[in-house]
Amino acid sequence: MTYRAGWIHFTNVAPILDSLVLPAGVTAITGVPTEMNEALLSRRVDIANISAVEFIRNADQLEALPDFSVAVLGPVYSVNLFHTRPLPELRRIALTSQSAMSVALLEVLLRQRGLSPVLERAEGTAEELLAAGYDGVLRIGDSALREWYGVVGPLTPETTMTSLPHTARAPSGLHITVTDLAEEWFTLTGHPFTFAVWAYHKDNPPPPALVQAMREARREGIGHLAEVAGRHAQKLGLPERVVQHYLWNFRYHLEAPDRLGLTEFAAMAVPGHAPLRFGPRPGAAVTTR
Ligand SMILES: C=C(O[C@@H]1C=C(C(=O)O)C=C[C@H]1O)C(=O)O
Repeated sequence: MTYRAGWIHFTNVAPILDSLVLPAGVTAITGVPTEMNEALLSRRVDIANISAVEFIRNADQLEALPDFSVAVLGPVYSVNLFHTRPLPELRRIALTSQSAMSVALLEVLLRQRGLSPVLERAEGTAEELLAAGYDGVLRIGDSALREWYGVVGPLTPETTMTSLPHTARAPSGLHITVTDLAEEWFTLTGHPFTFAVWAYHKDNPPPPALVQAMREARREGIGHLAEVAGRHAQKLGLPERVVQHYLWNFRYHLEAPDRLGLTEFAAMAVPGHAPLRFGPRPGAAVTTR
């Protein structure tokens, strides 16, 4: 029988997916987070890297691989609230329909500050939506990374990703502030933020050969990060330095601090959720080439 995988194929997963050789009997489709969340929950796929909040909401049915995550400690650069007034004055925020996780994170962060702007789904670039009358726009993934750089870039020999400003005059003439939600989470909690986990239904775990292939692909990707970044910088139309820093910054192993961030977020966003369950840890055996 075929085992079906569903991959969110944003650049941040390239260090795992680019070198992945699917074992015999495994097929894969790709899509944006909300599509993969739905595909897993409706069992159109058997495993997917999904928005961590959907894993939490469906913890009674799902289990996650114990050592795979898309997480960061501090800024992520691609989960951004673009806004034209200070956060406490925001009245209407446009949300992306691609994301479940960033919406849940934004809701937690707004609640912590006692803010309750209107949140509504709307498509378009941040600049288009801000020009159309929204005072905040939430965007994720590759386009959010590009739009962030379009507002606060360019990098010069004297600057680094972390020294770029948060507010700048965009090409449209609007003064835009970019609030990085993972950085806000870090300020609030001091923990990493875990955006995605690799989840499957408890009764249908992945074949060990697939998990082994994923671990090998990740080792290959992280071991050749400059090459991965170089390829994707071209596709994204961004400087290699930007994509290298962006990828190097991710935490892909769901380590103890990433789980702590995940459980802390779960308690805030989905009170009363079922216990989070993870598959067996990889054995001590290390493969060498
Ligand atoms: C950091 C990101 O993580 C992704 C964001 C997700 C979401 O917002 O639902 C889901 C999976 C992650 O891989 C990003 O794509 O910018």
